[in-house]
Amino acid sequence: MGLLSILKKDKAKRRELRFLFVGLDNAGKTTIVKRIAGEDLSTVSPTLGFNIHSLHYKGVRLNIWDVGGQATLRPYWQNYYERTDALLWVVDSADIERLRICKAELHQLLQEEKLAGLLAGFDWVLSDIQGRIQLT
Ligand SMILES: Nc1nc2c(ncn2[C@@H]2O[C@H](COP(=O)(O)OP(=O)(O)OP(=O)(O)O)[C@@H](O)[C@H]2O)c(=O)[nH]1
Ligand SMILES: [Mg+2]
Repeated sequence: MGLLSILKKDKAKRRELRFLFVGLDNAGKTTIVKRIAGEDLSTVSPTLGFNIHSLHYKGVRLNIWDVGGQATLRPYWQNYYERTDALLWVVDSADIERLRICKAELHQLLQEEKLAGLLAGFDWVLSDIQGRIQLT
């Protein structure tokens, strides 16, 4: 069952859902969100604050929040947790050197009380690159 189906079942009367994309800088968050929104991918650049995309899918208005992942911006992630229905943690599977940092940041995020009971998803990107982490 897809994330949206689970959320729709859980919040049957809701017509509006808020998704939050987080993860380290350069992970591919903006690329994924722009692809979902059908936007041009040639203009992707590091996110210095946040971008919001609103789109309709199967009768639901999806508000997708894409926040910057640079180290200086990570302390601000907590400002986006409230009223979020689903959190998507994006991992660059070719960035093996920063996997430890990625794990530490994810652990810290999962301690957040504001995220208790929230649905979380993971997305591994840059899977087209050689030397990436292999998922079995
Ligand atoms: N080869 C390859 N490159 C990708 C893929 N996804 C994203 N990129 C590239 O990776 C770089 C970073 O992508 P972004 O989408 O800006 O990453 P981000 O997570 O939004 O980064 P911040 O905004 O800094 O947090 C860009 O140059 C993208 O073109 C992918 O699946 N494969
Ligand atoms: Mg970005």
